[in-house]
Amino acid sequence: MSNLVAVLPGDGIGEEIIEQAVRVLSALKLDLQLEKADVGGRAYDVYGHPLPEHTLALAKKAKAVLFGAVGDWKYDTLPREFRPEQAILGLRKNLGLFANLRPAILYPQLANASTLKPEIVSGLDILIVRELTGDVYFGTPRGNRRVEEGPFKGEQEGFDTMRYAETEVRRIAHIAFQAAQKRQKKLCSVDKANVLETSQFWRHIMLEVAQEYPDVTLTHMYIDNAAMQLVRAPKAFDVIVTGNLFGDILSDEASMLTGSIGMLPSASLNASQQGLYEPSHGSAPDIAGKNLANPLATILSAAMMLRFSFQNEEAALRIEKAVAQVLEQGYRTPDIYEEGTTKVSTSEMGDAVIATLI
Ligand SMILES: NC(=O)c1ccc[n+]([C@@H]2O[C@H](COP(=O)([O-])OP(=O)(O)OC[C@H]3O[C@@H](n4cnc5c(N)ncnc54)[C@H](O)[C@@H]3O)[C@@H](O)[C@H]2O)c1
Ligand SMILES: CC(C)[C@H](C(=O)O)[C@@H](O)C(=O)O
Ligand SMILES: [Mg+2]
Repeated sequence: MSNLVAVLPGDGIGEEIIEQAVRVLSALKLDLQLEKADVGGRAYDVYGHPLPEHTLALAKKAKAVLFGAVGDWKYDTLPREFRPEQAILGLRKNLGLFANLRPAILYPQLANASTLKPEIVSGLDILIVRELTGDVYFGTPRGNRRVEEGPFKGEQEGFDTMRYAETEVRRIAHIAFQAAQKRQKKLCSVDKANVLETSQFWRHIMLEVAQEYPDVTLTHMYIDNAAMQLVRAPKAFDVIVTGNLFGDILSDEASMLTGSIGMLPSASLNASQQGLYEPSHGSAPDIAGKNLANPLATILSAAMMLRFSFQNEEAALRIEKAVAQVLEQGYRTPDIYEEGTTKVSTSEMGDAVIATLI
């Protein structure tokens, strides 16, 4: 259905932050049909599975999915296939959401909220393009087995497989080059080609695709160096393209450049404009249910949804401007609070964004 949005709050702070994003969308009075369903630990409790059939069916028929977060420590001992995190992985895989865009933008008002010196981060605007349906996350074989030879013969071992097929690298490369074309035309591909076969192959394909984008400058960096450069001189980056695992780690690192992980939105797109939109952070069980979480990453994810899945640039910009304005007005959830600003709760931050919108 062309205006259907599947709303999946999930666990922990999921419900609180999604509520604010839904209120913001409602305030815009758009022609959207929002339908809610259970996912994650909460769905496991009720239906015995973190991604029940009806939730997956809803997500598949929707134009977009607005996702909160999944996971809680109480599910840590479940078999892997029943862990709440399998819900988000299952949605990504089933919907073919291979392109994860995680923009890390420092709002000028938050220059002091970052743990880095203001001069290092002020004006920061980078985009991490993370491949989302391949790599060691989904590679097979994986599991547990008896070691057959070598010094650990006879012991049990756990193992995963890191792998990328050509199509997987090629299509994320195109997304990243095209994103760079619309920005500063600088693309840094992050890998571990000094050690890993998978990365050597990744680099080879990146170089091939680069020939189709002569206007974009492609560089390569090893993941360990990239992790260091990202805190040393983050503004040297424009677009970063990387695999699933490295992208997961780098995007959490990048979030701290923006002041808080509560500020980093994300869009996960497939080849047919369908998208899942979620904050880059998790379910934050340590602050769940306390009205403390920063809802801005989720509200900004809703803006990305309007831009990418509904081609409504105007509404997306309205939300983004409202967020900038509430920060200008001095409203801060505890994670970005500093002296001289006004500390607000999750719902009060939602109120402030809505008040600014209308
Ligand atoms: N996409 C997802 O659903 C997703 C993403 C990451 C982690 N997780 C899951 O979430 C659970 C908790 O993981 P974690 O603690 O490693 O990571 P996390 O991102 O949930 O939390 C890390 C830290 O950041 C804080 N934080 C996160 N979001 C915040 C927000 N909006 N406002 C203020 N502070 C915020 C938390 O309080 C915590 O101190 C785990 O079960 C993990 O698997 C889910
Ligand atoms: C919850 C987990 C499976 C997920 C990931 O590793 O991709 C999360 O960390 C993220 O960044 O969205
Ligand atoms: Mg992560």
